Amino acid sequence: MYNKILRTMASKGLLQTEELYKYILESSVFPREPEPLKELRDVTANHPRKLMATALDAGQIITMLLQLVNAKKTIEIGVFTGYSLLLTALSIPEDGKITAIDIDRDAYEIGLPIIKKAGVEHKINFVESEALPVLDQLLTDHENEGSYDYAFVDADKVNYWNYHERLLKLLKVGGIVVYDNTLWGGSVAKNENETPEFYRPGRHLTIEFNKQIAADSRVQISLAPFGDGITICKRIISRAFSLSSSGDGGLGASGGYSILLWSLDNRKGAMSP
Ligand SMILES: C[S@@+](CC[C@H](N)C(=O)[O-])C[C@H]1O[C@@H](n2cnc3c(N)ncnc32)[C@H](O)[C@@H]1O
Ligand SMILES: O=c1cc(-c2ccc(O)c(O)c2)oc2c(O)c(O)ccc12
Repeated sequence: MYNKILRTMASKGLLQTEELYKYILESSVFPREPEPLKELRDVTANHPRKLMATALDAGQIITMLLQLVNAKKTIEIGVFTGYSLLLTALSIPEDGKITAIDIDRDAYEIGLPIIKKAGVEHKINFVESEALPVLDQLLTDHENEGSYDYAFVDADKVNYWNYHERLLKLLKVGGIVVYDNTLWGGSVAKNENETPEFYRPGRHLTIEFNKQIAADSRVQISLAPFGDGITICKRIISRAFSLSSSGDGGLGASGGYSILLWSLDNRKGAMSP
């Protein structure tokens, strides 16, 4: 079942027609895909979960975002064999750095020879660990607060909001974090009983995360149907902490407090242009 779902996603993405997704890939993605990324896909081809790799059309827009924000100090959560990691390493400057976190070193070592051959290994600090403690460790050094240009999150969906709270402290105002799989195979727009059993936990987690992100006034957002859905978030205000458990857009008990703080943010000109 799992591989059937992944094969479906790989064959038609979210566009629900294989022909259209094939057109996008063949007309504008494959012709521009850097050779090292093609090679990394080839060495990943025999992995049983090869279809977990970041989708090529998502990779293409992510590459553009990295270059638009001139990303230099970055984080990746969820490396697998390194497709998104390699495209990040190819997109940042020679002295750019990526803290790349994954619990699975074996998968990373499948892509590592290609990363080395591409001459970008020096930009990568691979950390074999659960991601949360690594983010908490980074936050113990106040130099890291507000210093990251970009983060990419493509791992355990149950922790996306936990990652978000920490990444908003690590990202600079104007910095960007991209979350992968935020349309979860299109299941977020379907009833639970229309969703295959395997997909249901991810569907629920993703719907909740999307609600929280949409309510979070600390970020400007765009939920875009590239690959399996990516949510692009730009940190726009200096206040890094959330005002309520459901993000700070809600007008619950802290509603008045939210408005007060928001107006203070505004008055101080903390809103980025
Ligand atoms: C969808 S794959 C990442 C795909 C990758 N971005 C690429 O382009 O190939 C998800 C990865 O998240 C890792 N992962 C899952 N839970 C994690 C956690 N709590 N901390 C760190 N990594 C985790 C898995 O080991 C897996 O390699
Ligand atoms: O079915 C998938 C499952 C996962 C996934 C989620 C949490 C984890 O802890 C993990 O290790 C993998 O991620 C995917 C993905 O990122 C894709 O682009 C396409 C499909 C999937």
